[in-house]
Amino acid sequence: MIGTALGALKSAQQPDWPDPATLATVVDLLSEQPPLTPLAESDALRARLAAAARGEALLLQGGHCAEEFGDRALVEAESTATTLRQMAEVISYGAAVPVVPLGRMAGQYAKPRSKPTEERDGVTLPAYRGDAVNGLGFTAADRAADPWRMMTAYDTAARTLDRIRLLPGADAEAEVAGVPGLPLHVSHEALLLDYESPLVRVDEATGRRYAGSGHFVWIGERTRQLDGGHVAFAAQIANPVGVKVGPTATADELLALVELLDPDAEPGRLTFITRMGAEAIREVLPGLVEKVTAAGSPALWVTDPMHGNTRVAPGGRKTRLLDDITAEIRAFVEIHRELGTHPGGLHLELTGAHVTECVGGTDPVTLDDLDLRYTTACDPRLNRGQALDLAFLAADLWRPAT
Ligand SMILES: O=C[C@H](O)[C@H](O)COP(=O)(O)O
Ligand SMILES: C=C(OP(=O)(O)O)C(=O)O
Repeated sequence: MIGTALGALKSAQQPDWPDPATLATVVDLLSEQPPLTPLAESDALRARLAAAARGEALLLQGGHCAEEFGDRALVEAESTATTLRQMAEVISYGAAVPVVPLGRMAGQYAKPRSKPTEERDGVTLPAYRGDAVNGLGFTAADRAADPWRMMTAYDTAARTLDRIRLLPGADAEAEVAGVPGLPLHVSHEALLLDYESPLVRVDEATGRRYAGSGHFVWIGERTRQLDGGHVAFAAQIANPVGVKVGPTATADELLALVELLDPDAEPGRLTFITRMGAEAIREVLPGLVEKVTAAGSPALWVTDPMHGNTRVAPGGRKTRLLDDITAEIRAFVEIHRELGTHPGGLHLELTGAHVTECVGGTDPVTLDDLDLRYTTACDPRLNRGQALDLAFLAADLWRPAT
């Protein structure tokens, strides 16, 4: 297999697969599949991200927290893709800058969790880790990790890509010209190494290895250990890669990540996705950006204003307030402007469906509304209206001063 040699490293957040023989069978099967995304398309995305890293474009990355299997999720992926495209148009027109839309989709089937187990009414079961690992239902059978789910993830990703490529407006040429097309490019967290490694493919012409699971993959806040399997995985592939950066990150850690993931300082290769929280961002981000930039790294910086701003609502549901989200986006833009660096874009959890998971917006969702349509499998997402609110805010914030 091509993407091996990670076995000796410690990799956080991996499932306890019950049966090594079944796992080996599935891993072998995955290694025989065609890549989900053509390798050359990852290079094309990398070139667009290079423009963003140079300050000539913005990245708009968005989609579900946790994609699910099944037909309902396929339909929702279409409306999410359409919403992302509409947001890209709003920002691109409003701020007069090319926008690179990048779906958080066709691969977002595995989730890192804060705790390995979940307790309800005195019953403790393994935590839900995404449809590629186990089921959301709260029974022992649902929560058992099943390697065959990785095959279903592959098939569902392929079907999702087919659907979003067929949507009207999915025109690669339009995007090349700087007018946002549909998010033809897709991304997800490269969390589940038993899925990612067997999907690595080699470009025969160049000998370079690529993740075949998506155009762009990122390493999460919980798995960015410098000596861990996830960083080693990302170091061996040529795709553009991201790393989530939370409030405890240090400049030395980021400089070490730059050394491991982008030793040749190539714009477009590495994106830092900062998720500090509205309270911590002003304290933490300036020092990180300053030191990494001073070291000569051309990394693209984008803000994820979702993951540092999760709150628990009175009824116990996880939620996020539009006020916190907008405060973090504003602070991100201001900090970069003060430093003379480029605020490179947004990373959002959103859906095209009219869910009630985040609070606020011009057609406001209130705390009392949360139970109405709370359908996420993990974290709260912006609904279509809230996502468009943020697109108009971004158009304002990124509009060049006249
Ligand atoms: O999406 C991110 C993480 O998987 C999620 O925030 C973890 O949520 P938890 O704290 O409920 O495990
Ligand atoms: C888990 C995620 O975020 P983070 O790693 O930033 O917590 C995510 O984006 O799904």
